[in-house]
Amino acid sequence: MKAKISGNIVCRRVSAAKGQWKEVMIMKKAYRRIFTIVLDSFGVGAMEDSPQFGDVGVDTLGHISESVEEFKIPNLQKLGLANLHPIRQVKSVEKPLGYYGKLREASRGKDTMTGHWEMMGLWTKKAFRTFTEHGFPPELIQELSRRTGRVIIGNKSASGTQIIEELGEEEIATGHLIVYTSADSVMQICGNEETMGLENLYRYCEIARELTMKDEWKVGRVIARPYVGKKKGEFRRTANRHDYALKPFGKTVLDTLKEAGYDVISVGKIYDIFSGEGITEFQKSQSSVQGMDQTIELAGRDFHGLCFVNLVDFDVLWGHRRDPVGYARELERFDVKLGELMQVLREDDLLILTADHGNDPTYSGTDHTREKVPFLAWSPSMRGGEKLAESENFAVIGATIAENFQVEMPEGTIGTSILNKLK
Ligand SMILES: O=P(O)(O)O[C@H]1O[C@H](CO)[C@@H](O)[C@H]1O
Ligand SMILES: [Mn+2]
Ligand SMILES: [Mn+2]
Repeated sequence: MKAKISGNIVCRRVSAAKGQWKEVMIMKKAYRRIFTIVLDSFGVGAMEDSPQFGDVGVDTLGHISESVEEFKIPNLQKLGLANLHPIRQVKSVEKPLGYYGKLREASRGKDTMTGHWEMMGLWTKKAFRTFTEHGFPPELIQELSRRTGRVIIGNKSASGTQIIEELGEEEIATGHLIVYTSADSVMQICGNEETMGLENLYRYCEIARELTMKDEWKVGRVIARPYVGKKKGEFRRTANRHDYALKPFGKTVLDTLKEAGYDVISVGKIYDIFSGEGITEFQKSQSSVQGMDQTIELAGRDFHGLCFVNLVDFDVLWGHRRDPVGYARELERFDVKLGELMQVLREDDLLILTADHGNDPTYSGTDHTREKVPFLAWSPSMRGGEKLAESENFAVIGATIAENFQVEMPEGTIGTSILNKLK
């Protein structure tokens, strides 16, 4: 059966009597609102090329389920998550409510920006530079030190919570500046809120952002990492983290939606990830549960367009910290909120759940893992769903959104819409 869509009319070829085909026109109602929720780092198994990224046999969802006794995610189950990927404690369902499939990442990378940008059509062919092996080059460090007036310490690849344990007391005593990186293209700068002050930390990060705009030093993000506490064992990072990201390297679906007059509402980190480009309104979140509450509240409001949500706790609190039990509990909390959201969504709403990369909490190290991500789509207007073919990129999401709202995919972007598959 073939279908072409133009405007809201679907032209479908159906088989008629005597082996003939006839074309029928069906009115397809466009969704008025699309909620796209990114469960940050919720991978569903290794990509074929994962070993090239140092990731062998990684599987965020699978290994979480193997690490816990109980795992209650009834709403994700109803949407078909256990049909998509076997889960020890959760049975697959005979009639999933929604459509489910896996998305592969076309871009060279496994970081947040690459993943989200690809969802909205951008194919990152050349990976952002990383500084994992030797830290940042001495010339950059000297320049940062000169401009901030502080000695730089750390300058290596590290886990954010471990490095403040290691160097926090030194920073407080001497006023030195802790700089570290990871397998992502990031320069992270720590600052004790009580002794350095947030304003100073943000100022240093702005300087770092300026310096790292240079081609050979270009990092995807500079991140301010404020923390509180006076001594080892007491240090705790605060929610005043701030990301200074590069702007997307091309136009995304968010831009075309905004230009066409639709609402593009960001919840959580989306605004930072796109440097505000293509966003009409934003709300930051203190936690993933709060992010879901904000989304539920937005669902009670009338808007026309996209609500794009990032829930980062899965990644920051559990994935990077290699805590599969914590990750499972976060998924359970999410599932409760998902149930509440599903209750308030309307017939002409579409919900898409996905992820931006993996972060297998049982894998070695503390970095992201190169994985496929889930795609779950549901609307109260659907009468059951089915399995979708694996998609070769995340941009299927942006393309589907663009087609729904009848806006162009910007030039140079990738992605094929599957709107006509969602019935
Ligand atoms: O170990 P922490 O500081 O949480 O850092 C993690 O957070 C960064 C940004 O999400 C990642 O690049 C990873 O390094
Ligand atoms: Mn991420
Ligand atoms: Mn991360």
